[in-house]
Amino acid sequence: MSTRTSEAGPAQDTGTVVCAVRGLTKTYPAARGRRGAPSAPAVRATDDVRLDIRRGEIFGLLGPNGAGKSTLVRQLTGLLRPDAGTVEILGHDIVRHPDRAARLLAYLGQESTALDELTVSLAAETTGRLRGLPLKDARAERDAVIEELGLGPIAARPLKKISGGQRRLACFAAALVGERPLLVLDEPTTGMDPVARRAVWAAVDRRRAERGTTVLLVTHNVIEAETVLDRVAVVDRGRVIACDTPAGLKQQVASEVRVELVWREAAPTGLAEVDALREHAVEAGRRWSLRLAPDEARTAVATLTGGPAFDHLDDFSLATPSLEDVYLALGGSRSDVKGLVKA
Ligand SMILES: Nc1ncnc2c1ncn2[C@@H]1O[C@H](COP(=O)(O)OP(=O)(O)OP(=O)(O)O)[C@@H](O)[C@H]1O
Repeated sequence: MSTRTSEAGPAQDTGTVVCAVRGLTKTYPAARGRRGAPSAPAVRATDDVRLDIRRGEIFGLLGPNGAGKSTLVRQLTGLLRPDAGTVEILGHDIVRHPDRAARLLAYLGQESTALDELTVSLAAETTGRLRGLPLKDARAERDAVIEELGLGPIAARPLKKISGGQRRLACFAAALVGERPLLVLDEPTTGMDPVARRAVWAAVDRRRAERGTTVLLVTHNVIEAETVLDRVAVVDRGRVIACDTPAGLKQQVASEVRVELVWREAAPTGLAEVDALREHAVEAGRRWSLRLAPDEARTAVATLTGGPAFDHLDDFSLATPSLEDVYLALGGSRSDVKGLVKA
């Protein structure tokens, strides 16, 4: 699944907002330390968060440990009451009526011990029954999802007796039974091998394409985020510090290209084109690293490879910024990113 196909996904309807969040704020109170243990200060885990997630979109929350992603998701899913702000999912006020969330969304949290005693097959069937499916339908959906995710060989085994990655996939399977229009997935592919990951993203994409399912995904994995997400909100210290498509974020934050030059021996200083680059270069032995605007990088490489400097070059590379570069840049200079919030 590529970002491009995701962005142009047929089921994505830019007009319909499935989940609207306004001013969402939550402070965990300070805890007094007992018996000489240090006390913990109050933590503002979400701070005036505003988001609009649209129908058929795969929307990501990206941010470092402790940024407030899980707290935000737990408020969206009706599991945690915010101090202030509103959450509206498909027209329902989830802060006032948290009980309605279960009918509107499927939530796969980080911990899923509740199903541990059940077999893979029974976990899927039970979830369907809890969501109100008649037995026959719950079983039919169970069988379909087990087949779809390749869980057949372990379907009869209890969750507590399969591997971590298999358990994650089984819980994901259960979350899909008794379809909901919004899927909220907190780090769904943690611990999974590439085959299982691919099965998860294929299942997500299929539901989005066929049914317009909307997906809210919490992730640390910037590389995965880059390939599967339509839009991403970068969360840091409880605030959304940037929100855009992965491509848009990359464009806005890291408009430079990294040029790496490795000389055969010493750099051929004295050549005008080499001397001109030297002032931008970070030198480490035979290696020069430069951050240049795309046009400058293209010109530099063309000049170096088309002239006498070429004979002195051992290797060179041009790298476009990744979402990881953006993520690091955002985390490193919070004051630079205020203008990035688009949603
Ligand atoms: N029950 C709690 N009581 C007090 N503080 C909490 C509680 N849960 C989380 N926090 C604090 O709130 C902040 C946000 O935590 P949260 O779990 O939402 O972050 P996260 O982005 O999901 O992190 P991770 O990526 O590690 O899962 C952190 O500083 C955390 O220590």
